Amino acid sequence: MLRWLTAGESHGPELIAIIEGLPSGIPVTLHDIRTDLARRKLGYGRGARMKFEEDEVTVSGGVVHGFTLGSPVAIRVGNTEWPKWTEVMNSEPIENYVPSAGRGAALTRPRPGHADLVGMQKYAFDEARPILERASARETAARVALGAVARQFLGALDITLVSHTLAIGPVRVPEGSALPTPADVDLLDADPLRCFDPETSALMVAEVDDAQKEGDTLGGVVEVLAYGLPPGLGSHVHWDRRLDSQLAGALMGIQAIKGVEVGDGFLTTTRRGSQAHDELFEIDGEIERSSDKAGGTEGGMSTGTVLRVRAGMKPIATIPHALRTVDVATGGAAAAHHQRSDVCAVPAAGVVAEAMVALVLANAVQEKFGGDSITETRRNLDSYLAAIPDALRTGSASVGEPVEQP
Ligand SMILES: Cc1cc2nc3c(=O)[nH]c(=O)nc-3n(C[C@H](O)[C@H](O)[C@H](O)COP(=O)(O)O)c2cc1C
Ligand SMILES: C=C(O[C@@H]1CC(C(=O)O)=C[C@@H](OP(=O)(O)O)[C@H]1O)C(=O)O
Repeated sequence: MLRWLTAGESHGPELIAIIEGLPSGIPVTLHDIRTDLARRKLGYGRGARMKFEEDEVTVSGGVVHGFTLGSPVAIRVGNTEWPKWTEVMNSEPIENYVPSAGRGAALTRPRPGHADLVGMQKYAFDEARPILERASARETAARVALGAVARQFLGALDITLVSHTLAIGPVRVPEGSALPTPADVDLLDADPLRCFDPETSALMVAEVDDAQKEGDTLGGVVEVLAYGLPPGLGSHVHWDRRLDSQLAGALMGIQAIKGVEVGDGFLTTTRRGSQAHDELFEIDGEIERSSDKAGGTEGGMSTGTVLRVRAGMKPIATIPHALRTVDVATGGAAAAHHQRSDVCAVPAAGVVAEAMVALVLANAVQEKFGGDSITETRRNLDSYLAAIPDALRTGSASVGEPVEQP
């Protein structure tokens, strides 16, 4: 089993991430981690902070000369904003500390849609700073760093991932459009919204511009695809062992994600049974599926076709055209606090979703195949695949490229 944790506040000195349970021999370099962190900062509509804050990455344990040791991998992501926050966010008591009017000012006008109010109630604070610091999606940098390591593990087993943006607000890629493969990552990262359909991307840019002009914000939908999975990750035998339940939990665990779909998801509910499922047929001695409406899982297990999961992000809650709230210092009506924020962070959420899917899949792989070295994991995977009887062997039909049916 993999275990992983993150720590650190948005304006603290650094984020810390640790993952335990990976085998030795996985190739991991700072470059791999930095590449994914840089991808997380992409996207049209992100706020000013993305432009000036750098992710300062160091690996503090678990990797030597570019390969994992099998010990916990520890990663530090420094916040370069820290020098401005040393007083407000210092871990040590400061004698006669009086919060300054600027950064230290009490945030008593909680933002509807953010963690401010309920966090203050639950953790007994009279202002929102101690809550928003950890609720902030700055923390997703730590997850993406761990996801980069998980991705290297999966890559060593020929399992690869890609994500793309399906919708920004009401602007959506037409149903049935071509799906990207991992070979398209550079193309996607070069697109302002990480959208695979150039025409829709242009409409999305216009939508972001319009929202920004109106002092408003946007949400959207991202999709993660994983190629090269073996059949049988996860299990039907217990709810918490289902791969789809683990994926849904992981994706819902990303800030602002309010809905998850596996495969065609809610669209499937509108179809009759005869149209809703992926039929099986035999070709050249292997079983193939006629389509991939299910998105690569059946009975909570990977089917061996391409995994396809979607996450829906609500619009950013910190809105220039500030929402109505109550000033908890006075009890009076007020406008929610707003200094700066993203207009739209959907492309970044796609990269975070990739990381979460990579972590879930890495755990499922390690649970099924084990291994203390990557060679042992690979051997276990290969012998499992080789032992599947001929009569049960499935082919490699992939999303978007259904095998020609006889
Ligand atoms: C990549 C990313 C960037 C985000 N940027 C902002 C932001 O700039 N301002 C904001 O209010 N919320 C932002 N959010 C969303 C908040 O973190 C989130 O709404 C908040 O923590 C409350 O959690 P909930 O929406 O799940 O209830 C972002 C989320 C993600 C995934
Ligand atoms: C810092 C990041 O995202 C932040 C997530 C976030 C929020 O409320 O979630 C609010 C913003 O921070 P601030 O209020 O300081 O401008 C974003 O910039 C990041 O993704 O690295």
